[in-house]
Formats: sequence, structure tokens, C-alpha cells
Amino acid sequence: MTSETPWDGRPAKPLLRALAGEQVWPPPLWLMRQAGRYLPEYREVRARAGDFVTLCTTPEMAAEVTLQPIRRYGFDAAILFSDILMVPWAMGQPLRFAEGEGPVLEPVRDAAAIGALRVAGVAERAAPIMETVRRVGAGLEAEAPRTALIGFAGSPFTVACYMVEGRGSRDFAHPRAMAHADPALFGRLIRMLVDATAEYLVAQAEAGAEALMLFDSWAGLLPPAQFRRWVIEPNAALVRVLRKRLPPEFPLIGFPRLAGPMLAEFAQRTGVQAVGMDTAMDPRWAASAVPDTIALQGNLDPLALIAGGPALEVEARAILGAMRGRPFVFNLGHGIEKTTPPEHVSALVRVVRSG
Ligand SMILES: Cc1c2[nH]c(c1CCC(=O)O)Cc1[nH]c(c(CCC(=O)O)c1C)Cc1[nH]c(c(CCC(=O)O)c1C)Cc1[nH]c(c(C)c1CCC(=O)O)C2
Repeated sequence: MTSETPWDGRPAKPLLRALAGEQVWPPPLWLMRQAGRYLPEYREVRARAGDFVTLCTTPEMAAEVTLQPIRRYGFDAAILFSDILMVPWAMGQPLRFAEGEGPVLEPVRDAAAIGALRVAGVAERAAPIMETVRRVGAGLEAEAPRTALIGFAGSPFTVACYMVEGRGSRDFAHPRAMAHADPALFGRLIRMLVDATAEYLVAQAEAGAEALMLFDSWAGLLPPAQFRRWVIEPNAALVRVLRKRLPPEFPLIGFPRLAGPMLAEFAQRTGVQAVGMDTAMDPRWAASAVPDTIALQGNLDPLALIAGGPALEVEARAILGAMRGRPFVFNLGHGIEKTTPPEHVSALVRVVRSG
């Protein structure tokens, strides 16, 4: 495929061209958690907001922090500033972010607690987040017309992990045990999440998101049969609902973190246009295992970005070398760390943009 100027004479956004299967070189670039505590201007707004849920539900502040990294670095995508746990919040599960501890939810571990969750009306209860999407869309149009707006949600399994465990965890023992011991109940929660997440994502697209990313951060905890049942099937179900309700070819990015060799099956069976590679993935293996009709995204080690200098350049160039000749979006393999020096991000942008 070649780059073409569309009929209306506006250059299509590089990110959207890559997600549509075009080889765009140098590749479009954005970073997971690009808005965050490594930026002094983020810390200023974060302090003003007080708590994290307030930041996510105050459109003026959430839109401002979404745009901050675009102003500083000119990334090819802005990602809505929110959190995957805002879906359980909108389903009525109490959520707070404890300082230095991460998210804390009231765990749902039985049929009564799961039955009390509300699916219908999730998008209305998340109205402030949709207002943020509209504001960011307007901000990009005015300030950065080549930057695309990515909306997102957590995938059902990963969100269920937090809902059942009630907090972050290394192994999410409660949800994984429930998935084995009471698959009917766990499956009910997963189906509720498919429906709630579809509604929430369609509302983001209607508010102006131009691509949607599905974060399945804890997919790699599961053995293959469980991976198929709780990762591939729910993501595929979500994609099927989205395909019915969104314009044709609407770009969807899946990110089954630490999937290892299951990444290939995920890519082929879920119906997404692109898959994210985590830090542990060998991009050369991914290039051979994932058909080049599906774009790859990733996967610089966030620690190389902290290190900077030659280590950063060598790692970034290795990824570029492995991805040359296929649709690709440069990113990290996981979220940016809060100790990252902002000038190292500028250095990375220079390396990637020099091809
Ligand atoms: C698992 C997960 C969560 N949230 C998310 C995931 C999936 C990606 C991943 O695997 O990291 C996704 C997420 N979280 C956040 C975004 C915003 C957009 C962006 O990427 O810039 C996105 C896309 C903001 C955030 N979400 C959170 C912060 C830090 C909160 C703060 O500023 O105090 C940010 C910027 C909080 C959060 N949110 C979550 C945890 C475990 C934590 C605490 C850990 C931490 O503090 O880094 C849940």
C-alpha cells in the first residue's frame, strides 16, 4: 500500500494509516502512560485535583493532562487520560486510589455482589469522561491536527481481576481461583464486563476517539486453555459488539500483556487491527508469527528510557530494525516509569523520527 492524500486534501494521521495496515516510516510514535508523574506539569494538576478519581472525572483537568505530553513531544497519538478501573466505578463498585498503594475496590466475590453491579447506563454515569474526550478532540484539532485520539478500556479479564481481588496483586489468586472453581459465576462477571465495556467504548468513539485500545494487562497469568476462554473469547466478543456499532474498519488495538506465543492466536482470533507487544516479547518473533495484515505496536523497555544514552538508542534501533517493512507503531512495552527523565523522551523521539 502507498501513502495517498485523501480526497479532501488533508493528510491522514500517521497513526491511523499504520493501524489501517500501511507501512508508515518513520513509524508513528506514542508512549503508554505518556501523561503521568514523570512530567512536572502533570504533578501540578494532579496536586490540584487532590485525588485520582477526581482528576479522571473532571474534564477540564483530564483534558489538560491528556494534551500535556502532546505539547511537549508532538506524539502521533494522545491517549485519553482516565483509568481502566473507571468501568467498575461506573458499574457502581466503590473505588479509590490509595497513596503509594494503588487502586482499592470493594471486592466482588459472590453472586449477590456481582448481581448488584449495574451494566445499563455505564456510559451515562461515565459522562464526564466522554466530555474529556470531546475536549481533547477539540484541543487536538486546534493544536495538533496530525495527532490521533485513542480511547481505551481494560479488557474483561484484567478488569475482573481487580474487581474480584479488590486491589493490585502479583498473582490475582482470588479471581484465578474463581475462574477454575466457579466458571459460571466468573463467566457471568466477564459477560457483564463485555456489555458494559462495549457501551463505554462506543460512547468514547461517538465523543471523538479515533481508535480504541483494549488493555489485558494480566492475560499472561493464564495457562493456554484459560487464556482462550478468559482472554481470547471475551476480547473477541467485545470486538464483535464494537464492529456492529462502530463504523467499518474502526481501528482497535489489543494488548494481551505477557501473552508470549499466545499473541499469535490472540491476533488472529479477536478481530483487532493491531496488537501491542510487551517488554518481554521478541519483536522479530512477533513479526514472523503475526500476519502483516495486523499492525504491531511496542515494545521498548521502560527501563531503557530511564537509562537514556546509548542503551536507549541501541534498544530503540533494534526494534525499528525488526519492524521495518510492516505496519508498526512505536511504543513502550509497558507504561512509562515515574522516574523517567523527560529529556530522555525527547531523545527517543529524535531516534524514532530519524527512522
Ligand atoms: C492495570 C492498569 C491500570 N490502569 C491502566 C492499566 C493497564 C495498563 C497497565 O498494565 O499498566 C491503564 C491506564 N492508566 C492510566 C492511563 C492513562 C493514559 C496514559 O496511558 O497516559 C491508562 C491507559 C492513568 C493512570 N493510572 C494510575 C496512574 C497513577 C496515579 C497518580 O498519578 O497518582 C495513572 C497516571 C493509577 C493506577 N491505575 C492502575 C494501577 C494498578 C494504578 C496504580 C499504579 C500506579 O500508580 O502507577 C490500573
